[in-house]
Amino acid sequence: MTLDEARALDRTDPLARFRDRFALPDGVIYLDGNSLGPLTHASRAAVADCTTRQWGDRLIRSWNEGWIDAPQRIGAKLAPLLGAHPHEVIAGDTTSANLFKALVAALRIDPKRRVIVSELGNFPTDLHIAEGAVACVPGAELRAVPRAQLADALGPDTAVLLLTHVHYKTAERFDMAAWTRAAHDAGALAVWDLSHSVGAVPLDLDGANADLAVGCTYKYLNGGPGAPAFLYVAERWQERLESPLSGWMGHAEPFSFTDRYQPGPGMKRWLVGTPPMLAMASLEAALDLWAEVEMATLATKSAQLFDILAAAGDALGLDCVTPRDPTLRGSHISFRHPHAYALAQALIARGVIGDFRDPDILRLGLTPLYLSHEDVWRAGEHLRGAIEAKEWQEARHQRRLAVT
Ligand SMILES: Cc1ncc(COP(=O)(O)O)c(C=O)c1O
Ligand SMILES: Nc1c(O)cccc1C(=O)C[C@H](N)C(=O)O
Repeated sequence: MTLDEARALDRTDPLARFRDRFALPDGVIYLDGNSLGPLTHASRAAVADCTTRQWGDRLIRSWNEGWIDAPQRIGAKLAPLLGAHPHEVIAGDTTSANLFKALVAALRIDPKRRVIVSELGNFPTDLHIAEGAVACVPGAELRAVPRAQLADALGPDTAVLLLTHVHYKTAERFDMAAWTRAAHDAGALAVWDLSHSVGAVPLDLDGANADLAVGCTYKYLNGGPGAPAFLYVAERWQERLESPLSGWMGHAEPFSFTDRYQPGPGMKRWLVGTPPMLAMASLEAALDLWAEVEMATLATKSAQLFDILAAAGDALGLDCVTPRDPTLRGSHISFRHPHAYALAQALIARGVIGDFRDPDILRLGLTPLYLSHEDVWRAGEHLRGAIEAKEWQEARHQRRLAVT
């Protein structure tokens, strides 16, 4: 693709108008929205309002003026992006904590089923949390296997199939409906981690008949650093499962201050403690923009952006580890390179912010709401420049500690 062709695509881009909603710094091409989404003007204003007016002026009265319902209200705003009903989603805690709740609850359904099946090489927290969950349930175990062995790992002892829908390194995407069916055929529940999927690809949890799901909101949804995560529990499970973290906010009547725990109705029982309102305010404001976004349009542009960088990588002979078929991937592209860390640093020095994932992955996020085709074309040119000049050899780009 030429620069003129990229600019021609930008002239007819139905998503181009969203770029102005973001407070991106000049001189940066941001290809890391799959790790930390950028600040929106709406979030900045919402946090200022939450701080100055709601906290500063209204003080504790704010709990009755919209704060206490924020987890449910934000959950309802997330629901269309997940293909869920508004009452099936709640915002709060972290993805890790929500996953713990989901896994322990699912492990406790049937004492004959005590195994969590998951994928080796899954995002570390998923496996770490699964280890922690099985340690809390007598007789439970984690069976983590390579992707090719997942189907064989399911059996009469399986309580849960835990999968990350879009892989954080390669962007490979599981067929949610097919794998949920495979879990159900084995008599197990399907629990999905949608951290690299929500806001990146169209989702249909209800259509896939999924059981539970969790995910981050600080990536493609731009909720802010450490923004509250979400938890989805299909309606049919809501009254049958119990959260192992029985905190007072999940109580049926938190303000009755009773000694005995009694789980709240529906998604309320999955709450634990006090919602972090500054973070909730940032997330809620960032989500409002999504009501205007057509996911099919987003997917089309994501594929166009992918093709630009894939072509740049092909011309350089790079090893692209992300599937070429758009239905089989999320919205980032990853290249394997022996000097991936230094190459990522060289690109950052050129103003192209992507990231590195151990041991040899250069990962570039493709976020259609604020990246133009020209941005991505220019990123491809920087990639070429950095590789042709062997900038990865420069001492200043060599690996030190504290990598994100
Ligand atoms: C697949 C996946 N799950 C979970 C997380 C993180 O969860 P938490 O918000 O608990 O840090 C990430 C990224 O950090 C992720 O990529
Ligand atoms: N959550 C992160 C953090 O607190 C610091 C640095 C990076 C992250 C990430 O989100 C990493 C991300 N999940 C990944 O896919 O690699």
